[in-house]
Amino acid sequence: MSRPRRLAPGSRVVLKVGSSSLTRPDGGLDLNRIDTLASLTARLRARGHSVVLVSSGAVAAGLVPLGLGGRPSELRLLQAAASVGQGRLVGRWDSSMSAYGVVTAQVLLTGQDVAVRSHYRTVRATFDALLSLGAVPVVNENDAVNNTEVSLGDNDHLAALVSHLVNADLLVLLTDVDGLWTARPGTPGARPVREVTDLAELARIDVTGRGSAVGTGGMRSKVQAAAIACASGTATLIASADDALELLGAEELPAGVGTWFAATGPHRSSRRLWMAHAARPEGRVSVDAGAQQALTVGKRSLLLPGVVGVSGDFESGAVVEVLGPAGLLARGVCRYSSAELAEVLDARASGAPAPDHVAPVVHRDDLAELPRTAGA
Ligand SMILES: Nc1ncnc2c1ncn2[C@@H]1O[C@H](COP(=O)(O)OP(=O)(O)O)[C@@H](O)[C@H]1O
Ligand SMILES: N[C@@H](CCC(=O)OP(=O)(O)O)C(=O)O
Repeated sequence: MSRPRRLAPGSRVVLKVGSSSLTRPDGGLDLNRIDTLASLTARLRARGHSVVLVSSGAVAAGLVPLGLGGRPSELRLLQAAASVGQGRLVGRWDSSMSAYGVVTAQVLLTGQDVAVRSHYRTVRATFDALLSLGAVPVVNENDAVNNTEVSLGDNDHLAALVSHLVNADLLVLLTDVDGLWTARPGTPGARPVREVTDLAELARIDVTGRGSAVGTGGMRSKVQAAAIACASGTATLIASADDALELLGAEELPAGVGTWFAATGPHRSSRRLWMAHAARPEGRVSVDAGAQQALTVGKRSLLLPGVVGVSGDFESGAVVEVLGPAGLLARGVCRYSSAELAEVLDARASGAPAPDHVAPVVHRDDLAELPRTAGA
C-alpha cells in the first residue's frame, strides 16, 4: 500500500531515535530533542495511538561524564560508557515524559532475550502488559552485559524486532538525514528516495557510506530493519528527526518527507520472525538450484535430495541458515543433526547406500524466507 496521508486511527507506533538525533555536537544529550519527542509521544497518545520508543544514546551519554573524548572501539569501554549513559538517558526520558503526564518503562534487551524462544514470548508478554496499562516502553539494548557473541547489533534491528513483538502498524526510524537517498547525501547526483514498494528496488541504492560519528549501523542497518519490518506487516518510515516530529504530532505522513517502505506482507507469525531474525543459527545447509526453486517459488519443504552441503555442528531441532546458489534464502528448524546430514552426503559421494531417511530436512512450517535487500 502506498503512503497514506495520515496515521490510521488507533495506530501502534514504534519510534526509534538514533544517537545522532539525541546528542549535541559537544557530545552531551540533546535535552530539547528529548523534550520534543516526549511532547510528540504525549500528543499521539492523547489522539488514541500507542507508542513504543527505542532510544539509542546510552554510549553517547556516557562519554562526557567518563571524560572519554570520543566513541571508544574497545568493548569494555563501550560497556562502561553505556552503563553510565543508560541511567542518565532513561532518567531524562522519564522526567521529560512525566512533565506531559506519560509514565515510562525501561526495557533493556539482549540478544539472548529474543534468541531463545521462551524468552521471546516472555518479552512479548511484558510489552503487552505495559501497553495495556498505558505506559510507554523506552527500549534499548542492554549494552552493559552484552557481548559481541549475542549482540543484537544495532538498534535499528532491535526496533524491527520490537515492532513485531508489539504488532506495530508503523515503525519510524528517526535519524539525521531526510530518509534514504540513492547514495550518501552530499554525494554528487544523490537524490532522495520517497517510496519503496518492492525491496528489489534497493539494488540500485548505495547505502555503504558510513554513518554519523556517534551512530553505529549507518543507513544500511536502517534499510535492513525496514525490510524486516515491512516483510512482517509493519510499514516503515525513515525520516529526519528535524523534519518529521511536528508532522507526526499532527498525525501527518506527507509524501515529501523521508522514505516510506510499504508493508509487503501480512503480520508474520512470531515463530517465523523469531527464526528469521532473532534466533542464532547454529549451522548452514546448502541446497541446489532445484531445491532453491522449490523453496522460494514452490513454497515447499526442503527435502534431502536437494541438500548439497552442511556446515556447523548442530543437533536436530537447531535453527540453521539455508543457502542456495543465489545466496542466503531462509532460516529454519532442521530436523536432522549435522552428523546425520554429513552421513547422507558422504554416502551419496561414495556411491554407498544412503541411510533411509524420509522426513523433510526443514519442513515448510519451520521455514522463514528472508527478505532480499539486494544492494543493501
Ligand atoms: N544512501 C544513503 N542515504 C541516506 N543516508 C546515508 C546513505 N548512505 C550512508 N548514509 C549515512 O547514514 C547516516 C545515518 O546513520 P547513523 O549515523 O547510524 O544514524 P543514527 O545514529 O540516527 O542511527 C547518515 O548521516 C548518512 O550520512
Ligand atoms: N545501544 C547503543 C546504540 C546502538 C545503536 O544502534 O546506535 P544508533 O546507530 O545511533 O541507533 C546505545 O544506546 O548507545
